Amino acid sequence: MALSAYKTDRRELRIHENADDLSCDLAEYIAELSEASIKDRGVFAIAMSGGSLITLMRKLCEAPYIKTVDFSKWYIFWADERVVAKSHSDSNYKLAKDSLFSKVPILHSHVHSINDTVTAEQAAEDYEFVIRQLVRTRVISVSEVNDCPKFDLVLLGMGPDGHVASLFPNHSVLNEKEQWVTFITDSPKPPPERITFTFPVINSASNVAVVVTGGSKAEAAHMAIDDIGPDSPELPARMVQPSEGKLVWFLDTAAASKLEGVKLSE
Ligand SMILES: O=C(O)[C@H](O)[C@@H](O)[C@H](O)[C@H](O)COP(=O)(O)O
Repeated sequence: MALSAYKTDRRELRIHENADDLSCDLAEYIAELSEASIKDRGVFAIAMSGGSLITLMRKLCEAPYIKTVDFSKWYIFWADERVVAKSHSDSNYKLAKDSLFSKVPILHSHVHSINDTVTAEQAAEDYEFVIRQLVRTRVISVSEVNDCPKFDLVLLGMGPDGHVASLFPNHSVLNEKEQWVTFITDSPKPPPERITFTFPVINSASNVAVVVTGGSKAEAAHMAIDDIGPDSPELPARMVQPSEGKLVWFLDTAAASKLEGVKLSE
């Protein structure tokens, strides 16, 4: 289905000619993981970012997925969220609710949005507390390597500067090892206050997908994916390296245009 697909044991690149093809493949990928996880654990714990990723997930609301996916077993989390009211147009929760959750039979009690009535610091603390409770009850499984939550799937977008979730280049939170969820108040991408999963949590997931479209992200995709040697900068997207799980990059041809060794003309 992908125009080009490159696969190693732990990492896969799926490159598509356009956003529509990418959307179809993304829906198929998520539906397959959902089925496998529900069969294995009875639930599907999925964490997502904001931005264009949410629009690219739109095919999940259509046939066949609207009928074949057991959305009642889904538990939804945010890999990062802007600290604004849930009704605000900047809210990742609002974006996902308006374009996805209001259209599929997800249970309201399974949707874990942040506390939007407190400071960013408190919201991060509260969110980590919620995740700890759900790890205890095994809604989210746990990594045997580091006791971190092991989400069935973490879905990320990437900015032109190579940020993922709300983990921006050169920020001290890139090296956070203890906390599962942290906060920033100086995001270079507005709005400034955000909470975000830390790398130990992202990299403990069973599956991580990074979904990237557009030529403005081609250079960052090259820096994140290609083997650029030991002097490579500490690019957040390059730090997405699941310790045991699988990583899939979904790219359109524009975003993949600077990747080495990728032939896009066939
Ligand atoms: O809330 C956010 O801003 C995000 O979660 C952020 O990490 C986003 O996913 C990327 O900036 C890509 O966004 P676009 O795909 O819209 O460019």
